[in-house]
Amino acid sequence: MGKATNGEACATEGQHLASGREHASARALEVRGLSFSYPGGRQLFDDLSVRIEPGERVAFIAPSGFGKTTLCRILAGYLAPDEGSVLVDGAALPLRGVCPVQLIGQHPETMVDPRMRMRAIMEEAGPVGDEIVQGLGIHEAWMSRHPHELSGGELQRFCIARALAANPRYLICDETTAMFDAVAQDEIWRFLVEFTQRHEMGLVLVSHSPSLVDRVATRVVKLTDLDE
Ligand SMILES: Nc1ncnc2c1ncn2[C@@H]1O[C@H](COP(=O)(O)OP(=O)(O)OP(=O)(O)O)[C@@H](O)[C@H]1O
Repeated sequence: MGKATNGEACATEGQHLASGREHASARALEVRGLSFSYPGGRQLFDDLSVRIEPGERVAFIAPSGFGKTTLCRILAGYLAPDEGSVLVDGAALPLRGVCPVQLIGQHPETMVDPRMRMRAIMEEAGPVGDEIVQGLGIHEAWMSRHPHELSGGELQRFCIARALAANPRYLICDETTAMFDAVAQDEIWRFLVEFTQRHEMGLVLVSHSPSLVDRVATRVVKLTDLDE
């Protein structure tokens, strides 16, 4: 996913993270009238609309294969809808500059350039404060390594740090902590909930763990109820 183009908006991972840290304060992340199917595939969404307010933590619930990951990728501008739009504070996702919607997926190895060292990867969007580094338990000794010299969980901590450093208005967490043990998962979510609350960031959560959803989400959206 890291280097893949992603449709009409926020066209590459680089553009997701490049330059500007400033966006107008967003009042909602919305998808309106979304229809989408992969080429040759069945229709995943037909006129789906959903809205996430700043500061909300919304869990998307649906059966496996329904399209949760696809919806996350559309919200973050990696895939363009066939019909409908994604709006942040009433405006389309920007074509250039930093994307106000940052996606942290389940497979961090697909989100990084394997030739880069971890500090450079983490700082793709700009400097990363000690609060984020410490809050995510990132060790100084990992900074000079390449991605293949870290565990999946260690690499994921860098991907989370990089997304937060982009100063997004909305964070999309698609099975972001599935590779962590219970203690590490708890540590990461404790930090993410506190950080997003303090920065009034909206958060979308996709997880197959009901206890995680219970703990983190302020609202649960059953996608099956929206897409009828
Ligand atoms: N790049 C792709 N090209 C074609 N079909 C795809 C592609 N990615 C996903 N699909 C299909 O789209 C459907 C939705 O996939 P998606 O990964 O969004 O579902 P999901 O709800 O996140 O599933 P899970 O809970 O199992 O992770 C699936 O049937 C899948 O096979």
